[in-house]
Amino acid sequence: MHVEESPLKDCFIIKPDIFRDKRGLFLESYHKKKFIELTGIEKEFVQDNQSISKKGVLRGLHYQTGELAQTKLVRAIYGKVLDVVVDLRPESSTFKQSFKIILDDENLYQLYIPKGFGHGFVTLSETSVFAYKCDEYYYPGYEAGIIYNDPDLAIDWGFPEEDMIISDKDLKQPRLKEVFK
Ligand SMILES: Cc1cn([C@H]2C[C@H](O)[C@@H](COP(=O)(O)OP(=O)(O)O[C@H]3O[C@@H](C)C(=O)[C@@H](O)[C@H]3O)O2)c(=O)[nH]c1=O
Repeated sequence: MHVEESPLKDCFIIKPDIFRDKRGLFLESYHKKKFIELTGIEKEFVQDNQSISKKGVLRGLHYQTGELAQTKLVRAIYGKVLDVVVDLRPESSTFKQSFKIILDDENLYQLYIPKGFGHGFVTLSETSVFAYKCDEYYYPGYEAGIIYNDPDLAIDWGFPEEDMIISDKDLKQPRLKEVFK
């Protein structure tokens, strides 16, 4: 397993050691001690989530506000997604910048997303199974989001917009400039 920096401050990619043989493959998806050694970050992850999405499903861009902000360690365990993060920390040198990466069941990369980032992904394969660890519980009253197609972010989701499947909640998310005035 090794760690690669992303262009966004405090956000990094974890590339696991994958042991392939005639049966399939094996990897350690989380190893607390190695994670701390490699990153210097000691986290207690308290909630594991899993979602299954059809092709074209876009979830995001989401975050939890204030003291209930979540650090996330995300991966696609089946299928392929384009994962997108946006630094929403006004004090950060990469504030308002976005980063995107393919996460799939071939590379099996994980993305470490610090607190204060918006996060979303679109499923590029027929189906995806997406799994992630969070260091804070889900609090519905503290959910927040930014609209996925905000012109100020101009994210190329790599998928035709007319074929996207998006929740009513996510279609009504505000623009970045409405949230950070
Ligand atoms: C996120 C979440 C949702 N739910 C419920 C609320 C709702 O009824 C149902 C679906 O919720 P959502 O539509 O918000 O699910 P989804 O759009 O998949 O939300 C997720 O999107 C990705 C991009 C993230 O980064 C996550 O943190 C999370 O916000 O599941 C929980 O019970 N616990 C949770 O932790």
